Amino acid sequence: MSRLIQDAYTLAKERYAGLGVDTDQALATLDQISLSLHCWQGDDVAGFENPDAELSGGIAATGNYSGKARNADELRRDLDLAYRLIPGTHRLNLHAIYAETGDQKIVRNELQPEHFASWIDWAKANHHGLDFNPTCFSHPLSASGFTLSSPDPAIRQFWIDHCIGCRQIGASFGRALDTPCVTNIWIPDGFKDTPADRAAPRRRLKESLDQILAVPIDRQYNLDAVESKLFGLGAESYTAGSHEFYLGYTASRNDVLLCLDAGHFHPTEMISDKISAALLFVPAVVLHISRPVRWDSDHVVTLTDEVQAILHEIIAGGNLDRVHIGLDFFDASINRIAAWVIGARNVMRAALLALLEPTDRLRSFETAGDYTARLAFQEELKGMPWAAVWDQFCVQQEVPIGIRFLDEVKQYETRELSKRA
Ligand SMILES: C[C@H](O)[C@H](O)[C@@H](O)C(=O)CO
Ligand SMILES: [Mn+2]
Repeated sequence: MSRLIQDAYTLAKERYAGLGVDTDQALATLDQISLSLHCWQGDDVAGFENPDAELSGGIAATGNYSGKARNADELRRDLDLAYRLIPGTHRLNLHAIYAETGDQKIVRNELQPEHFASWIDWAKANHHGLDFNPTCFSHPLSASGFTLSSPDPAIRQFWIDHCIGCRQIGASFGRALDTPCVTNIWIPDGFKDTPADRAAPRRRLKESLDQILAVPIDRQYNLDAVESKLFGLGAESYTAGSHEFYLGYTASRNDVLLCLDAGHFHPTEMISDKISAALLFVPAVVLHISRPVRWDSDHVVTLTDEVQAILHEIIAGGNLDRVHIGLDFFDASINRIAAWVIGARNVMRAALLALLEPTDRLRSFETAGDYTARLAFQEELKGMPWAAVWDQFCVQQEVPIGIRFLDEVKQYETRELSKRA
């Protein structure tokens, strides 16, 4: 088999060389790309604070596939397998509800770095950077539907303190792992029906963010990000943290990253077209790559035109150092480890497709006004033997080639997941 892979790669390399593309260089660059895998795919966004509590905040994980992680050790074991099946070295994106507090109940605004000590040890041992998120949902103080934009000052203060604490926890990750942690704030705040006052919650949200970010934290260790959303379940008519709100907020400050979630816009509105615009005005962009399907923003990532376009914007645009690529989906109807692996491998495959593009050539057609040649080449590229280059990457990275990753997932399911109640 490896002989066949090698032969196919040699032929592919020759074909791409004919277009002026160096496949070895493409693979070397692909090796440098690190995705931030979201921990919450592993347990349907339950966390360990109160795993039986209902998921709130206008998000939902549907399905009841067996074997979800019930504690941090199981989640880490599941992640270990996922990382072994995804080529490259990748990060983990944690949420505050994944703190390990033993028998103690720690309220969210009192969480400390020590409650994530095992995550840090594990990340260090396995060369994963860590990213982080305050959890502003699934909590009695978010039950009104409002957190940082709440009209109740006590509720607002609770979430402000939680977000400040999370930034400090993020900085502790960055210090321990020698790679800055992106701490991303997403809040569910919104109205089911038409608001009488659209401005007041946004004014309060701005004030809350200003207070959260007024606490100085070294950007060498922690980078702040904010994530918009068009609507959520039960917040269909209005969200305080809309795209325009956060685009304006991040552009006006220049020290906060803009998080674009592919599932948080109108169904035909694509984030791929927002990256080049946003990067002219904000220091960096964080992506939550997801797949929206009708009302749901969080299906497993497939190799869609949009995912290819997103990676194209990052790579052909020369923006790899200013875009933090994260994943965000939660599917409880299929094997959760396979969900991670399928989604992450697809993002890496889209990255490879972008790396195998003769960008300079396409741009010179465009500059010359030769849109015919541009289109002809773009379409021709779709039939190039990129899958042979991908297989070679998997060989180099010592991960299963093709569908073989599924055998390992199935074996693990029999050995481990099937024993979970
Ligand atoms: C669980 C996450 O905070 C969540 O997915 C957020 O990033 C989001 O996208 C909410 O719709
Ligand atoms: Mn998201």
